[in-house]
Amino acid sequence: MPETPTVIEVRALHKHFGAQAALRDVSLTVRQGEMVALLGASGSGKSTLLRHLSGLHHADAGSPSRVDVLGRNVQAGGRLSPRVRALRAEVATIFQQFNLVDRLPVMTNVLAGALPRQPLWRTLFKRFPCCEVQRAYEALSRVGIECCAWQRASTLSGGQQQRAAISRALVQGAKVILADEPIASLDPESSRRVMSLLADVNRELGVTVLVSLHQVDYAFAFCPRTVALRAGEIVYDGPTRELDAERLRTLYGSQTDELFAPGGQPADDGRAGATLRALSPLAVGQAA
Ligand SMILES: Nc1ncnc2c1ncn2[C@@H]1O[C@H](COP(=O)(O)OP(=O)(O)OP(=O)(O)O)[C@@H](O)[C@H]1O
Repeated sequence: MPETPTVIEVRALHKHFGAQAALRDVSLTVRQGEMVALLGASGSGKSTLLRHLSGLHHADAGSPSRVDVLGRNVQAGGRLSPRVRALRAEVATIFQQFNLVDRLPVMTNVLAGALPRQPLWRTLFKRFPCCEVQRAYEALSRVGIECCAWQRASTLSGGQQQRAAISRALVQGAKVILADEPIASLDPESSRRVMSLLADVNRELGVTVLVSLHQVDYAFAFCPRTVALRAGEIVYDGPTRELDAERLRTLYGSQTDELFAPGGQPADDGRAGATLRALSPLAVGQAA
């Protein structure tokens, strides 16, 4: 049987900010259709890694670093590929905040996902064909906020803004979603909803999702695989279900508490994320 294609390939990624090493020799392979959590305490390098994947950062000049996404080179040896803009049309990035242009309607923000497919005059005048508007409505319905389509983006709650960002990724037709702490500023219910939507998009549409998270509870509930970073190094890459509390303590020491949602301490069986696990689409598999 043929192997599932590789979607993200990172080799020997090194990044310094001044004297400080933010990523040290990071190598990672993500295959099509995976939903992977990038876990780590604050400052461990999650955002920096994601930004290298979309070409928003380049690695240390002269390093052996190489990043390929969807079979195309993003950067090598600290130099960005000239074709990185074209690649971004197929890769959606969802940030913790500032995903939307506040003063524009939600619909316009979501239609921004269709911009790469439009001729220049349409992008200048923000005139989109009916089929794109229809597509945007469907995407907004999928995430349950079609009623907000014509509101200004600034009037949405944090959770609704993240759902609009997911809609934009759907309109974009992204094959990969890179979500950088998409739930960091949300309440638990909104967090669960946003993670569920990402999981649905992954499962039903086959979109590969790499999502950075502070909290292992959500990784446990929604991501079969976790890549854990500490001080710029990958310290774990494997099934999330094998990340029990003891292992996390060994990996993170005094930073471990940061990795649990408030009140979300390890279960009696030592595994993390007890509360969310009960709500999780992965719960059945993990209980086995
Ligand atoms: N633009 C920058 N200039 C200087 N240092 C930076 C820059 N971006 C990141 N760093 C440093 O690189 C390290 C990794 O930061 P990064 O933001 O990737 O971590 P993180 O795991 O995403 O943290 P958080 O969860 O707090 O967002 C940190 O020590 C940070 O201070």
